Amino acid sequence: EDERHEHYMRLALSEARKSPPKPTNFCVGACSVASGLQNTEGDLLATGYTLECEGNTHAEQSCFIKLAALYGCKEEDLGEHLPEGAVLYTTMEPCNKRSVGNTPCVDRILGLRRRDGRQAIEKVYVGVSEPEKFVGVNEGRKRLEEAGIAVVHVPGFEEEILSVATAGHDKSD
Ligand SMILES: Nc1nc(=O)c(N)c(NC[C@H](O)[C@H](O)[C@H](O)COP(=O)(O)O)[nH]1
Ligand SMILES: [Zn+2]
Repeated sequence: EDERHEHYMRLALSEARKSPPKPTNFCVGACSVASGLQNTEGDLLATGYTLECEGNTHAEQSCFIKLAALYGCKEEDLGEHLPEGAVLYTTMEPCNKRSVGNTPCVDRILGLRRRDGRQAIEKVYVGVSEPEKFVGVNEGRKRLEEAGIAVVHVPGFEEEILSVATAGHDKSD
């Protein structure tokens, strides 16, 4: 079980490395996986990294944009198309506050619901909490858990994740 989470967190980290470093955000990687299947690999559905898709996109957001393309639906209807047991791995916990005009990823995740109202993303696996550099304390975890979405920390990658995430920041920051 743990080695599967490590496998996907490592994949998310490899995606984060592709993100162009910037001083105004973090380089993050994410991947969505269908975990309802019995085999150990599960099914990789999509990956994403910060700024991968057009605009000021977050890793999780890029993942959802690519999933919507995969299923030929609008991002807001994605919840009806994701397979049972869909989960999200992200190197940094989903944001709960963004610069003006951008929907936080916690709201994007909460918006993914099945026809019967259940959350389509059942669990979010995170490598690190969000450092308080840009938006102070990230209250997103609580909102996800209140909606019944488990937020699970995958330990062991913190240092690598943070060094990739802050590649665009001045060392003195
Ligand atoms: N989970 C997560 N995935 C990302 O892809 C990403 N870039 C962040 N970063 C969080 C950070 O707080 C915001 O990136 C800055 O606050 C700038 O906010 P904008 O992105 O410009 O809205 N967090
Ligand atoms: Zn975000």
